[in-house]
Amino acid sequence: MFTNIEHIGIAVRDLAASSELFATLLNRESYKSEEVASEGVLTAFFLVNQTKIELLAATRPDSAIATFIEKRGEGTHHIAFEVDDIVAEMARLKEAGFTLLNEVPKRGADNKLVCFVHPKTANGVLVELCQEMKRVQGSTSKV
Ligand SMILES: CC[C@H](C(=O)O)C(=O)SCCNC(=O)CCNC(=O)[C@H](O)C(C)(C)COP(=O)(O)OP(=O)(O)OC[C@H]1O[C@@H](n2cnc3c(N)ncnc32)[C@H](O)[C@@H]1OP(=O)(O)O
Ligand SMILES: [Co+2]
Repeated sequence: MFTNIEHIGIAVRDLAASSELFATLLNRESYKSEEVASEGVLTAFFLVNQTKIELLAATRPDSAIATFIEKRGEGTHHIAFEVDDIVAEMARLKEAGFTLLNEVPKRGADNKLVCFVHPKTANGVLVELCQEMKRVQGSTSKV
């Protein structure tokens, strides 16, 4: 089930400058910055009540964020929804005809397992599914 808008992803060229801008805009500091090497991104997160803003800068020229900014400039990149069972939701969406961009959940930022839905099958919106990874005895285990 989709339970919450987990975050809104915003593609930026300069993470430090954009973090300063969003800290002023939101009147709060970013609560964490995290690199996701597999995606070639460096992120900064802000919390606004239960929803987060995820600023994303490219760490590699071949990352999805670099390609996005090259083609479309900076701006809103994706909407991430929190789900309670990412495997079940992926199967449901696939069955419903959505194109998934990864066949199995992959490790995202902020201790999540994630999956992306192709924007061409979601009304032009890049959708991300996120499920919190459970911690077992201090280590992170898959769901
Ligand atoms: C996981 C870490 C972190 C987290 O929250 O945990 C992240 O969120 S990482 C975020 C960055 N990673 C990703 O976005 C992975 C999924 N994205 C992709 O696989 C690609 O970006 C893809 C397939 C969406 C687009 O690939 P590419 O840009 O190479 O293809 P095209 O330029 O040909 O685009 C195809 C078609 O889609 C439209 N498009 C592309 N990006 C977006 C977007 N962000 N929102 C909406 N639409 C998008 C693009 O305009 C093309 O449409 P067309 O009508 O043909 O022009
Ligand atoms: Co995201």
